[in-house]
Amino acid sequence: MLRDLRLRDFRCFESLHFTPEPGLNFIIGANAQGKTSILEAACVLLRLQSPKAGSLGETVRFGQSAFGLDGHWETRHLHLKYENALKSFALDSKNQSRSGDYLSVGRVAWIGNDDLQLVRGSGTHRRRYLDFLGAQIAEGYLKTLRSYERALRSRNALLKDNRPRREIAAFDQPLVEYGQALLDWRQEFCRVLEPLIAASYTRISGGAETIHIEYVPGSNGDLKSALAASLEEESRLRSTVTGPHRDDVRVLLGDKPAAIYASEGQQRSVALALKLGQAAELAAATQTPPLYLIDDVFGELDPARRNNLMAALPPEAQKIITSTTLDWHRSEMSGAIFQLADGVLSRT
Ligand SMILES: Nc1ncnc2c1ncn2[C@@H]1O[C@H](COP(=O)(O)OP(=O)(O)OP(=O)(O)O)[C@@H](O)[C@H]1O
Repeated sequence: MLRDLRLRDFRCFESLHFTPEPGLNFIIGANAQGKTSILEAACVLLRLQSPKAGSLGETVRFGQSAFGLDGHWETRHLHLKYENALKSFALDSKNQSRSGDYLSVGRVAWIGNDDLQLVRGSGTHRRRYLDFLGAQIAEGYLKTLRSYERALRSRNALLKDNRPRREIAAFDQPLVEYGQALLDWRQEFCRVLEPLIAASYTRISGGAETIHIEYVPGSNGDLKSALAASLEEESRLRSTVTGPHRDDVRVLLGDKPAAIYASEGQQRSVALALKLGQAAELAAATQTPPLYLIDDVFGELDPARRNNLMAALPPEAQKIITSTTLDWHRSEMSGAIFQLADGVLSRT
C-alpha cells in the first residue's frame, strides 16, 4: 500500500503531504482544488507516467522548471524528479538507470470519468488501456512499445520524404520484430481480460446482457507479410498503414457494438467493467491488489451503480476516491476522509 506521498511543484501544489490509510480513503473538495492532481501524482510516482497528461512536462507547476515526488510503497522508498524534460528516479535512495526494478514496486488501477472514451472514443484510448496493463504485468512490454514507436516514427518520416525504398526497408526488421511481439501480447491480454470484464459488468450493471471484447489487430495475418503486402498503399499514403499502431479492441454488448447501441448508462457500466477487469488482471498477475485511484466517478453514477461499484472494489485493496461531496456516501461505510481546500489537505 501507499504509505505516504509528497508533492513539490506538481500541478497546482507548491508542496503537499498525504498519508493515506489502508482500505478506503476519500479526498473531498470543491472544483479545481487539486483532487485529481493528488491521484495523478500517486500514479506518476509509482508508474513514472501520467494517466492524463501526454507529457510529464504538463504537470510541472506553472512558472517552475521541475517537480519532485516522493513516497513509500510499503517499506520501499520511491523518489522521482522531473526537470527540463528529463526524469531521474531513485529506489531506496539509489538512483536507477533502468526502470525495471522501480516499476516492479507498486501497481495502479486508474478509474476516471474519461473512461467513457474507452467505449465511445477512437482506438487510441483502447490501445492505451492495453498498454497501461502491459507495462505493469509484462516484463519488457514498455521497452518493446517504445522501440516500436521509434522505428515507426523513423520509417514514417522517410515515407513522408519519399525516400528510396532501401532506406525505408532498414526499419522493416525492427518494426516487424517489436510489432509482432506487441500484437501477440495484446491478443493474449484481450483473451485473459474478457472473462474478468464480463464478470465485472454483471456486478456493476446487474443487467442480463453479456459483454464481449475482441482484439482487432492492426495487421492482417503476420506483420511481416502484411507489411510486404502494403508497400503500394503506404507509398501512396506516405505512412506505415499496418501494425499495432492500428490495433483496436471491439467492445460488444450482446452482439452489438457498445459504442453505437448501448445507452449512456450501459456505456458507463461497460467503461467501469473494462477498468475493473484490468484491475483484476493486475491483481492476478502480480498476486497483489493494485492501488485503486478513482477520480470523480461516483458523482456521475446513479445510486444503484454507485453501490454496485463500491461493492465490486476488493476490500483488501487500498482505494483513494475523489469527490466534490460525500452526500452519496452511506454513513455506515467506513473510510478515512480528507478535506482539500486552498492547497491544504486535512484529515477530518
Ligand atoms: N501545471 C500546472 N500548474 C499549476 N496549476 C495547474 C497545472 N495544471 C493544472 N493546474 C490547475 O490545477 C487546479 C487543480 O486541478 P485538478 O484537476 O487537480 O482539480 P480538482 O479538484 O480535481 O477539480 P475538479 O473537481 O473540477 O475535477 C486547476 O485549477 C488547474 O487549472
